[in-house]
Amino acid sequence: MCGIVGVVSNAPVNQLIYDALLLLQHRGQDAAGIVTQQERKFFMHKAKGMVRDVFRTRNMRSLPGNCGLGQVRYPTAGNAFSEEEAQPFYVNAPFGIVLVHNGNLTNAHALKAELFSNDHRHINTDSDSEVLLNVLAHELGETTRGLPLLPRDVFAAVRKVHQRIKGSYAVIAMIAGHGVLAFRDPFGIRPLCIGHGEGTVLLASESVALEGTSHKFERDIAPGEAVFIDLQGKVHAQQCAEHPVLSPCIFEYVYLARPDSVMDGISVYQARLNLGETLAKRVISTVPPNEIDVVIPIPESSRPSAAQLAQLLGLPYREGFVKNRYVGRTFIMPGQSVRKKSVRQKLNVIASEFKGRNVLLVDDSIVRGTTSREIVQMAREAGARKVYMASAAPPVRYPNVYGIDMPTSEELVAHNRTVEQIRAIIGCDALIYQDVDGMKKAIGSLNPSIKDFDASCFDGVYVTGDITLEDIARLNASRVGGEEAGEDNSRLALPNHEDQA
Ligand SMILES: O=P(O)(O)OC[C@H]1O[C@H](OP(=O)(O)OP(=O)(O)O)[C@H](O)[C@@H]1O
Ligand SMILES: NC(=O)CC[C@H](N)C(=O)O
Ligand SMILES: [Mg+2]
Repeated sequence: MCGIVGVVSNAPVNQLIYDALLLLQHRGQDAAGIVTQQERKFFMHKAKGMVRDVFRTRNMRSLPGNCGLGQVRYPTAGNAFSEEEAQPFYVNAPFGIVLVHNGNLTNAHALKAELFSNDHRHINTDSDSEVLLNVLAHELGETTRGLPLLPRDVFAAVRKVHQRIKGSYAVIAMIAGHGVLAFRDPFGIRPLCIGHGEGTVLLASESVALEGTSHKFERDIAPGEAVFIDLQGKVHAQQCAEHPVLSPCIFEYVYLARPDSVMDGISVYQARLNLGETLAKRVISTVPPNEIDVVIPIPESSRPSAAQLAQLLGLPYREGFVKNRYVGRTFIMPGQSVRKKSVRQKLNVIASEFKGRNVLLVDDSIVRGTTSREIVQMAREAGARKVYMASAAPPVRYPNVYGIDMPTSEELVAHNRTVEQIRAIIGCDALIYQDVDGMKKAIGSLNPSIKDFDASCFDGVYVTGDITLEDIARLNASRVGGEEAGEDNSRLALPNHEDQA
């Protein structure tokens, strides 16, 4: 996942984009970038690092103009170490286009070859987002019938783009001298919403970026829909996909998004409370509540679920781990050794909450098991008698190809393992997982118009319907950086529903 922002205003936008990116920082901590436009000229600054470190006052001063884009990156394709792959991306023709992307194209490899041989376009990085920009640029060039560029030409180009690209994409692009274009893939896998402020139209990955900058949330962009905001701030919108079906990524609600965001009509916070409620029922059937002294969340994301679970079981809810707020999110850090080291740097115990007690630790999800393993050990070292562990999400068993950094099955602690085997690895006395149906109902009940979610990392069902073992291997092989890069693709395994414990 990444965080993206786009804005058209009647006043300078550099500070607004910066503020919105800070509010989306939890979606990507690897690189950040802003581009603005003044009199058809683009001004861009992007680099590796967090927003606060990438933009100094001098960089902000050289970002003039009343419209622009921003991105915080969490790499899922290409080179995690490359500054070149920080976004936005730029092409000079037609018109001059810059683009930011959240998601992952599953056919980037084939498109790259096609762009070279058929469209005679050069791609200079390993990023799928650069491929996406060039497909858009090519189709815009083909559909444009003269100047000025009209919204209908832009929408015709997006229709073509939908036909060529596969995977997940929430995109915001700026076309020099014309305006800002946004579109979402036909399944709406990654989020995107629009809102208004005084003289300003703002697009962002999450509603928190609108609210936090004093903008009024208006609506989510529909799956397959494109929105074009001209330089006068007029919004044009059109459905550009043939068969749009909203199937948003369920992991956004479990972990990725901020709890104060509302996405596709579902409050992330309420979703996490509901997950805690259904998890409580599963805990009762495994460990009698009278054998648990206290419920302790693993900060940050698990807090709402843990609090709700404790209340339902009539158990005390206590803080047993203190988070160092200056350490980033460990799951989204590239490279396993960095993640491991970060757990103890990030979380420290309050020993008195553990001494002589049977504790139930609650996390939102267990991915590689790095956090749970360390945490269980820390609880024991602090004197806990029994350490039970509960996860508000089901076992993460399959690679994600839609923009979350879980490229191989092998690195997932739950892949091809029973719950008992996972428990033994984590080292806890009992392990309780949510089940897939329970998770879908807990979240889906908050917006019954959503018929299904992309829950591929839990159930191995890929909503775009076209993912093969070769695709997964190729996506993984195309990644450079982090320790995942050197992994042996032969260890990948296709979804096998029999391995569910
Ligand atoms: O099984 P693992 O591979 O260790 O990953 C799972 C952990 O990573 C995430 O926390 P993170 O530290 O990223 O962010 P948070 O502070 O929002 O919980 C998540 O909330 C789990 O605690
Ligand atoms: N997580 C994302 O959305 C990543 C966007 C894009 N695939 C990149 O790697 O830069
Ligand atoms: Mg966590």
